[in-house]
Amino acid sequence: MLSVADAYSIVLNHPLVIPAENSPLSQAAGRVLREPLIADRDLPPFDRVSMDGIAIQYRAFETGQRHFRVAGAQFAGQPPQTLADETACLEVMTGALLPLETDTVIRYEDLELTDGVAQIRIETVRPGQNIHHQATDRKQHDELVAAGTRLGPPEMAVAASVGKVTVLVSKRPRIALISTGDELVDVVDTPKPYQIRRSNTYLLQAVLQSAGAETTLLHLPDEVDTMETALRTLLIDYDALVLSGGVSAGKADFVPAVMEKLGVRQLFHQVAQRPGKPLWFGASDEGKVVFGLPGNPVSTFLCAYRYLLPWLNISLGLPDSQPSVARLVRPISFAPKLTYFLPVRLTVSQDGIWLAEPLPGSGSADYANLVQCDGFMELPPERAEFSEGEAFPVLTYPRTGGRSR
Ligand SMILES: Nc1nc2c(c(=O)[nH]1)N[C@H]1C(S)=C(S)[C@@H](COP(=O)(O)OP(=O)(O)OC[C@H]3O[C@@H](n4cnc5c(N)ncnc54)[C@H](O)[C@@H]3O)O[C@H]1N2
Ligand code: MOO
Ligand SMILES: [Mg+2]
Repeated sequence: MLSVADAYSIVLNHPLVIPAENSPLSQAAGRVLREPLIADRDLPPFDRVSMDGIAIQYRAFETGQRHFRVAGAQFAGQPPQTLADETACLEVMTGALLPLETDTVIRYEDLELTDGVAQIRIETVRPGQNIHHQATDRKQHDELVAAGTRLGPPEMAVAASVGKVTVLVSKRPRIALISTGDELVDVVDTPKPYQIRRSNTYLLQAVLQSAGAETTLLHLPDEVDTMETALRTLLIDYDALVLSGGVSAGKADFVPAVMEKLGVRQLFHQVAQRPGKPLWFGASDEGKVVFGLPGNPVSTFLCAYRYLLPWLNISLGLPDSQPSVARLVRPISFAPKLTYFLPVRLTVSQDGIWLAEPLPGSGSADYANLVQCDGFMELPPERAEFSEGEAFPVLTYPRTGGRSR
């Protein structure tokens, strides 16, 4: 059976080809840049006063002068003033341009200001102090953010500061999230005793939407002709299909057969892993990609995080990311020759080491357990015993609101 690493590399070798589009900056947070952000001016663009106080000529202080007549004030947003009299000073505010003929700023806290005269009350003054000099941070024409970066808070600030009214970003791919199964009813419905409400597509939407996909939630019954007709149209209308359920060995698991009928080439079926062993992956000659995720919710989630999300990120133009590493706080046994993705809760030790507490739950249908966890620890297939203190990769999922203990 295919290893996790081999399945992963097949998935990453079939990215979507996603065009770029211009987005207004105000709507671009979270999108992936397709152009570099270049400094249109030096950063900072002028010698910027960094403390409220007075600006002087250091020479005057050096010769022993401690009393300076206040000749005026330079506020932020004003064009430059000039200190005409070297023995005087100008009051200056944080963010103001440093007045011409001054080179040093003394904070108000280090002064006594009386009757229009500032007396310096400190012994040590460094020439050029409290000034954020032009081009200290970056120079004009420097690349500030590389193409292929997701626009997070710092990148948004950089984009605004260099005057990007619109930014070139990857278009949001259109992905259909399709649950399958006759036992599944809508969230608004009251399930009969032998039915359940469908939850996987909502889980998938939460994974993909924040990553930058445009998602639509759909449902199909376990009926070959209905599935075939609907999926034929969906393959035309969407860039990718993500199905949940119907990929295992049951008499109503029709996804692989229907995909074959529709001409979607199977690239693999089954991976040596738990959960998620029946994972199915395929692509059409037109470049459409299909994920057949196993229906058990923990399997759906694991496969979404381990394969689908990295595939979306690569398609959008992001680099592949590295997993975190944590130490087991308890030994764990797992005998099958499969990569075991163990649900874990993470904490940080006093000396800054990530610690993983195994919370295996009752199996791959126990989605309520995931609420208590922060990620999956990836335990290799060739071993059955894993000791306390051993470190393994952990695939963390974001806990935007935090988790109650
Ligand atoms: N004889 C075998 N049986 C099974 C095998 C196997 O290898 N041989 N694999 C097991 C594994 S592992 C998994 S995982 C499941 C995968 O099953 P399917 O992908 O075929 O999914 P379904 O049969 O449609 O459903 C499985 C399970 O998940 C529930 N489900 C499905 N969709 C949703 C949804 N949208 N929301 C909530 N829950 C959902 C469904 O009700 C079933 O309970 O197969 C094992 N069997
Ligand atoms: O993926 Mo299955 O969930 O291993 O149970
Ligand atoms: Mg099944």
